[in-house]
Amino acid sequence: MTEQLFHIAAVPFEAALRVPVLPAGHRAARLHGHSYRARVRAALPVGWSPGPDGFAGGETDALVAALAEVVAPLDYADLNARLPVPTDENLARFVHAGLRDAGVPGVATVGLRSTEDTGADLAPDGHAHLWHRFRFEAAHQLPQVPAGHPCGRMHGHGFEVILHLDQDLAGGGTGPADMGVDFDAIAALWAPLHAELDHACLNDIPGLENPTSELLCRWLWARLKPAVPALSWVTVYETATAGCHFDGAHYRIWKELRFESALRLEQAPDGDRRRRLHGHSYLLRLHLSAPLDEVLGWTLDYGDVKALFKPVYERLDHHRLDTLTGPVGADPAGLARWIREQAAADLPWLERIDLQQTPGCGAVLCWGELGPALPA
Ligand SMILES: Nc1nc2c(c(=O)[nH]1)N=C([C@H](O)[C@H](O)COP(=O)(O)OP(=O)(O)OP(=O)(O)O)CN2
Repeated sequence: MTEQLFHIAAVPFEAALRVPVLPAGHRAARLHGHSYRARVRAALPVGWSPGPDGFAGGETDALVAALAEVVAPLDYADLNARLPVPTDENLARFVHAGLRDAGVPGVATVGLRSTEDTGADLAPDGHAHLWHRFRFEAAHQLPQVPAGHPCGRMHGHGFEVILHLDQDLAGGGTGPADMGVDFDAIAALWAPLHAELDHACLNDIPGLENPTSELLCRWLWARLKPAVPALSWVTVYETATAGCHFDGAHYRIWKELRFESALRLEQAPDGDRRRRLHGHSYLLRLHLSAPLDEVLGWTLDYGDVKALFKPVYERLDHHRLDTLTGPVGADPAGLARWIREQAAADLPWLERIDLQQTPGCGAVLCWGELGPALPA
């Protein structure tokens, strides 16, 4: 598959609202507030900027600036004064229209997150990806791992699950729908599963005798999909840094790593702070796709992914990135390409790299299926 590069940006805002289309008595019909986060994923031409100061490598910051400008009128505002029905879906449309008016090219999705655990991402064709995150605390042990593997011992996790729903909200001539499935309806679907999984030992649950992330995703999919045709992915975070997505056919896992590094962007215009030596706390998410090993119950061991990536990681962490990649490659897109090249031989299952230089802002390099976005 051909390589796709997206720049990503995320900007927070605080706002008050009422959602008048909800049934009488619904708590969100009352005046309330959220700490929102808007995000955008865009395939930008090299050097794109909303102003005259664009340069190769400055695209992520340019996208952040454009998004911040669009979102500014929503910050500390009464959203109903701007939008009669300020659902996440309509706010995402508002941001989408603002980015279009600002001339941001290549916008692929615009996302709006009203809480830590709920949000909507919209594609330009009106397709909505709604997501809701849940948590449960459980014990497990992986009975098939090789002797001595730590996951063979009884241990536990604060698991997180994201249910993703894909809905066509374009309206087919009747005008776009204000909202997709109510997040409360998704929570109601989750409630019986939570009762079964929370404070349990997963190995004792029929069907979860080998409770890897992959098999837990598959188990959840089988339980939910018949009742929820719009379900598009189930995501399980086994730890804060690793997890799996399943769409009924394909398993995709990811492993996150953080590194602390310095850089200088020499190609930035005179006087630009990015010409100075500076640094970031990076978040790197490696996405891999491989068939399920039916005996082990996983695709690839998260621990193996980390170990195989270690030689590349050691060249990134606590180093100066522009001396590693060359000055033009030290921006998020250049770094993601460098990482792809360096990791290809040892991690042939790698198919997407997310690299964030600040929370939610950076680049996504993808040469397989894009898969669902994780909360920014
Ligand atoms: N593909 C899978 N790999 C692994 C699974 C799994 O379900 N699917 N499970 C485990 C273990 O249960 C383990 O607890 C979690 O793995 P890992 O990310 O290696 O754990 P750490 O948090 O200790 O990782 P660090 O990044 O080193 O802190 C193993 N693999």
